[in-house]
Amino acid sequence: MINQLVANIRKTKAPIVVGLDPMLDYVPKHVQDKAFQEFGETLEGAAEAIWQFNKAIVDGTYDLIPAVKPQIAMYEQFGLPGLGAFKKTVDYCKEKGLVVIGDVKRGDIGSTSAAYAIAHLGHVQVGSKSCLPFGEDFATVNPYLGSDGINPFIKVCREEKKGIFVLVKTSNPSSGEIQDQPVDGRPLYELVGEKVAAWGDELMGDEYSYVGAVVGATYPEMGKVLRKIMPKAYILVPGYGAQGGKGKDLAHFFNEDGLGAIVNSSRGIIAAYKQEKYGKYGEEGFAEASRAAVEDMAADIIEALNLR
Ligand SMILES: O=c1ccn([C@@H]2O[C@H](COP(=O)(O)O)[C@@H](O)[C@H]2O)c(=O)[nH]1
Repeated sequence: MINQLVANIRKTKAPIVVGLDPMLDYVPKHVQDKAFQEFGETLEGAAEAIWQFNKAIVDGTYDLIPAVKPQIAMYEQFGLPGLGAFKKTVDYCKEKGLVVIGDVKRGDIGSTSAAYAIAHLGHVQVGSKSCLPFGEDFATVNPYLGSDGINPFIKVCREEKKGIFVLVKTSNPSSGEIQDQPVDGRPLYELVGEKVAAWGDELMGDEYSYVGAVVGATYPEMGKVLRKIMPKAYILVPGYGAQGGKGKDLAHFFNEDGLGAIVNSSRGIIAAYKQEKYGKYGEEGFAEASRAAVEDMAADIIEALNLR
């Protein structure tokens, strides 16, 4: 899948990920009304609304982008129907040729991590049948439990040719409370970056490793250091747009080959129609507004790469 991700990025010339984080508040009223007429103001109604919203955004953007990143929390809040919408979204995006990064942030003791890895990247054996649970291409993984939590994911990645993005330096304001703490005189995120590089050496694709890293756009200097520590790791970069990250901050997350990083924006794309800049599209044109926001984001990042 890392090879597919690189191929999709080369084809679209857009190292970006659309984050499918559908809060009900972002779903235009006409989409909500239709879903509620059919299913009532229920979890099923909410799940239908977010699925229809996602489908329209994917239809409006899939030819411009290499990948999507559905954030599972946004679906889990609607219980089992919400998880159904997550699965429908994953399947639909894959039908459209997109690489799907499940932002699930899993990781536990070994036996439990093994089940998480199967749930999101693998197949589960049911009697004589091998069944596909959620079927994403990549999953985000929390490294706090160390190799016990990561190795089961690496095993499934090897079997299924899937990948992971390990949280190294997250984009949120308080990430430094733990991730920046010095260990032997160096910040913890650097040590985690070294672990990612070592885990990744065991599982290489053609150019990049199946083991990538999450590093926030909001910490560009740290991104520069981490790029050097993990030269073969793809970096998934959240924090662009709504959290303040800009294209000009991101050039050092990329390698000299123009590859090596993929930048996520969720609210900035899926709720673009609410921004003044894209106001002309109105609620009815929400998917066109998302398309315009994708085009602007891709241009912003390509410009930053060309300027360095
Ligand atoms: O360090 C991290 C890791 C993950 N995220 C996730 O990315 C998106 C960001 O959404 P925006 O609307 O573009 O801010 C969201 O799903 C987060 O859970 C992150 O922001 N930072």
